[in-house]
Amino acid sequence: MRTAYTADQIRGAEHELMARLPEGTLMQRAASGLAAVCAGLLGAVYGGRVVLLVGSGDNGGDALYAGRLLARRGARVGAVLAGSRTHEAGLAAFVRAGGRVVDRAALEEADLIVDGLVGIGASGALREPYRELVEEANAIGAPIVAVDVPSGVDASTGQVGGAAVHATVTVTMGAYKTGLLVDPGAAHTGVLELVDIGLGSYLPDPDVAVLTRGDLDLMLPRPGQETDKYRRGVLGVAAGSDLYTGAAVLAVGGALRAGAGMVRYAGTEPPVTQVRAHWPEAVITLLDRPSIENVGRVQAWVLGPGLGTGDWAHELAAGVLASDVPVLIDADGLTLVAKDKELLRRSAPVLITPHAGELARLIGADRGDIEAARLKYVRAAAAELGVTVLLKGSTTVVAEDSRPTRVNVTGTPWLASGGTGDVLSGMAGALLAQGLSCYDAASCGAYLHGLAGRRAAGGAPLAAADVAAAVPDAIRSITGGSTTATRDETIRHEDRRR
Ligand SMILES: NC(=O)C1=CN([C@@H]2O[C@H](COP(=O)(O)OP(=O)(O)OC[C@H]3O[C@@H](n4cnc5c(N)ncnc54)[C@H](OP(=O)(O)O)[C@@H]3O)[C@@H](O)[C@H]2O)[C@@H](O)CC1
Ligand SMILES: Nc1ncnc2c1ncn2[C@@H]1O[C@H](COP(=O)(O)OP(=O)(O)O)[C@@H](O)[C@H]1O
Ligand SMILES: [K+]
Repeated sequence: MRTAYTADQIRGAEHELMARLPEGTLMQRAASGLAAVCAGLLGAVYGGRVVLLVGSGDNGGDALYAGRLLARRGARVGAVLAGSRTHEAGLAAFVRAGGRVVDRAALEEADLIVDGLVGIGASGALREPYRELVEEANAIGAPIVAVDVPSGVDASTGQVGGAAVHATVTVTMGAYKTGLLVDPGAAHTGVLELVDIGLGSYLPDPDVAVLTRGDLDLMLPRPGQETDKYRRGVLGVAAGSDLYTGAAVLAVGGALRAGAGMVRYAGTEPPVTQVRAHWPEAVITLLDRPSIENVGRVQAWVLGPGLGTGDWAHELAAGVLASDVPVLIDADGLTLVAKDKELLRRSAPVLITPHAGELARLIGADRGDIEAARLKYVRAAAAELGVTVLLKGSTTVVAEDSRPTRVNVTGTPWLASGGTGDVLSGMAGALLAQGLSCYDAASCGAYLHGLAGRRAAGGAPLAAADVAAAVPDAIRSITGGSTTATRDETIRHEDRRR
C-alpha cells in the first residue's frame, strides 16, 4: 500500500524528526535527492544550463542547495529569486559553489528548470510574480523538475486554483502528498519520485492510500480447491432496458470476467435477448413485472446501468434495495436514488459508483466543482449518504466514512469511452458477490478496471467490451496465475519497485 498525506500531516512529522537532528539535515537530504534526479535528467551535468525558480520559503532552500550540488559538478546554474526574501544560508552556499543570481530571461536558454517557488507552505492561487514565472516556465518546453509539489497545486487536495507548473518530474520529500495523486494536481505532477528523508516512523495514519499490485494479490478472491459456482459468489444484475440493451451486456460481461461464480441477469425481452446472445453463461430471468421475486439467491446485486428512470425501473430498484445483500448502484440507478433518497435506507451495504455528473445530481453540487475538488466531495457524499462512494473519472477515488480515501492510479484516459463504466459496475459487483467489502470491492475493481483498460488500449482506442475481455489477463498479471497469494514475497517485491 502506498500512502499519502496532507501538508499539515507532513509538517507535523517533519517537526518531530527535525527536533532529533542537527539543523539543516533534512534540507540537505532533500537537496541531494533532488540534485540526483536533476543530474539524471540532464545526462551530462557538466556544462548543463539549469535555472532555479526560487521562492521565499524552504522550498526555495531545497532548490538552492540542489543547485549548489549541480554547480559543484560543473553545471551552469542560475537562480531567479522570486520571493520578497530568500533562504539565506541556501543562497550563500549556492553562490559559493559558483551559482549565479540571474534574470528570468535565462529561462529561454535552460536545459532544465527547477521549480522551487512554493511547496507545502503555499496557500491559495499563486501570486505575482510567481504566476507569471510559472506560465513562462511552462511555455519554454525544457523539462521541469518540481521540488516537493508543482507550484500552484494544493499539496493536500490536488486542487489547482490558477496557474500551476506542469512538471516533467516531481521530487517529493519524505512522503507522498495527497495532491500529487488526485487530479487536477496529479496531471501536473509528471513522474513522481520520492526522496527518503527519514520521515517514515513519524507519519500519522494516512490521508489517502493507493493499492499496489502486491495488495491486489492478497485481496483478490481465488477459488478454493473444494469450491463450487455458488460458493464462489452469485451476482444479480438488474440493468438494461428496451432502449439500452448494451449496458446489460457490458455489466454481465464485466462480472463474468471478474470471477463471479454465476451471474443471474433479470430484465425485459430486448436486453434479455442481447445478454443471452453475448453471454450464454448468464442465468436469465425474463421479467414480466418489475420484481426480483423469481430471480433466485444472489450474494450481491448490481443495479442501474441502462435501467431507465421511469416507474418500472423505480419499482425494480426498490425491490433490489429491499434485499438483504450488498448492492452496487450505478448510472440510472443513481438517478433513481437521487430522486428518492429513501431507497438508500437499508441495513445491508451500499456501494455507489457515480461519475461527477451523477454525484452532482445526488448531492446537489456542481459537476465542475466536483471535478476540481474530488476528495472534498467524495468524502462529503460518503458521510452524508452513509454509503461507500466510488467516484469515477480521470482520477478514481473511493471514500468510506472513517477510512483513508483510496485513490486508483492504474487507469488510462483511453477508458473515457462509452460503456466502460458499465463494465466496471459488473466487475466491482462480482467482487462484492465474492465476499469483498464495498470499500475493497470498489478499490480492487477500480484497480483491475484501470489495468484491463491499459491492456485493452495498448496506446490506442478501446471499446468497452475490450476492457471486459482484458480482465482475466489483468488478473493473471497480478496473481501470476496462482490460486494462492504469494504474500510476503509480493510485498517485498513492491517495496523494491517503489
Ligand atoms: N520543514 C522541513 O523539515 C523540510 C521542508 N522541506 C521543504 O520546505 C518546503 C516547505 O517550506 P515552507 O514551509 O517554508 O513553505 P514554502 O512551500 O517554501 O512556501 C512558503 C512561502 O511561500 C509564499 N507563498 C505562499 N503561498 C503563496 C502563493 N499562493 N503565491 C506566492 N507565494 C506564496 C509565502 O511567502 P511570502 O508571501 O510570505 O513571501 C510563504 O512563506 C517543503 O515543501 C519542502 O520543499 C524539505 O527541505 C524537507 C525538510
Ligand atoms: N480521463 C480519464 N482517465 C482515466 N479513466 C477515465 C477517464 N475518464 C473516464 N475514465 C473512466 O472510464 C469509465 C467511464 O465510466 P462512465 O462515466 O460511467 O461511462 P459510461 O456510462 O459510458 O459507462 C470510468 O471507469 C472512469 O473512471
Ligand atoms: K515547487
